[in-house]
Amino acid sequence: MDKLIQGVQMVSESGELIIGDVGITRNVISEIGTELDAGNAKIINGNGLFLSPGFIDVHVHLRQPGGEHKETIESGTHAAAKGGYTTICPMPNTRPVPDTIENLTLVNDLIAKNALIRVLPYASITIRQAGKERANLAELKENGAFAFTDDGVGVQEAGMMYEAMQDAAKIDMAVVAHCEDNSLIYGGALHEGTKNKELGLPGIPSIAESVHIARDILLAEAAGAHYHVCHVSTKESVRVIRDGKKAGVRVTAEVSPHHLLLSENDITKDDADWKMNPPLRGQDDLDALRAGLLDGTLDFIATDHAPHTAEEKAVGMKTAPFGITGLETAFPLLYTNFVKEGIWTMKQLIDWMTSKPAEVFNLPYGKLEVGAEADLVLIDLNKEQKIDRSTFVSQGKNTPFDGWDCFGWPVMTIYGGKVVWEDGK
Ligand SMILES: NC(=O)N[C@@H](CC(=O)O)C(=O)O
Ligand SMILES: [Zn+2]
Ligand SMILES: [Zn+2]
Repeated sequence: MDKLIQGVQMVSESGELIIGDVGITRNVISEIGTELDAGNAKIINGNGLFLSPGFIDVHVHLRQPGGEHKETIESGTHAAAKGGYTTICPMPNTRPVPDTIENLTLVNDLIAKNALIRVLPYASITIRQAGKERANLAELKENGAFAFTDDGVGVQEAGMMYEAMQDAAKIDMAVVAHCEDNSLIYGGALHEGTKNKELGLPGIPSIAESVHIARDILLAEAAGAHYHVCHVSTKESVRVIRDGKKAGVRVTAEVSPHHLLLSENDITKDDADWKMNPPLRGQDDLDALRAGLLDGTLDFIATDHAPHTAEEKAVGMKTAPFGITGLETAFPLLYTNFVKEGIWTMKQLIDWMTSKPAEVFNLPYGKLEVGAEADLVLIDLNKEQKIDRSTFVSQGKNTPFDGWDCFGWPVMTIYGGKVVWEDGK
């Protein structure tokens, strides 16, 4: 044994909170028990701390290559490690887009050189994410693509989506969709509801998202593909996904912390740190997302970490780019506002950030068990601190949560048996 985490709180398989020790040998969890013999192992004092499998986020934007002024693989994985994540999947809306072997290899090489944790990159569905020409999905799979998506834009043509799903089904890979019909956006900057009218800004109707999801569920059924929906934001989307699951379609879905915590009513002024795609919707949408997560319609939580520079965000809601950061705030926000409030159990939150995304994408991570990869995060549930964007290690400081008082801050992240981030170091 190389490391022994002693006297730490964990969630058992049945959901109870238990106290125990966890031994790590090289990159693997080698023992779990009580009063384990340390031998020569380095002791990590887990007293008063909570231990979780390292978090998994299948939806992040690391911006490199091409967007290094917003984020890099190094700064983004640093932010992820600080947030307790050990596996993240970056979206392909970079320049170049990973749409060929050559372009995906470029991304893989950058990851090998710069990543602090496991980074499993998406490849695109279409060349340059332009929606016109299908990428060679089989070739991209062979070269390490995690799954396929054109996140950032919707695939506009049903025929293109259908053929991509047929290709993906043949190689048992998921098609992951940003659902947005461009003919229904109307130049919108926030939800078509009450706030956009108050602020005199164009709105994005809910149907821009839900229509695509309904279409794609029928396409996935016909193609026999695994179809995964990104950042679900409307009650109609939840309904059609629920119906799709009931009908036996292989549809899965994610929801973001901000869509679970905020609605358009929380926006008080024209401030682009509150601008993201999809936008914050109505209170009834927020309620439907929470219910959908609880009943399994929505499978897990993903942040959609989308860093932009302060200059880009300073120009107001109408023209600033969409997106907010998420990796450094997700757990404290969700723990404080759902678990501490008695709305979710700790097991539910941990599962939605670890084992559930792993199950959906067949990843062998996200479980605290003997033989598993030693990807772990130690969390101080009693540590109370305000979210302060100036302390973010992400280059992106764009968050609507600045100043929120939170408990449950990660203090140490272990990836493959190695400490990759420690509070204060
Ligand atoms: N979510 C966002 O608001 N922005 C994302 C794109 C995306 O996820 O669609 C980005 O790349 O900035
Ligand atoms: Zn998207
Ligand atoms: Zn995204």
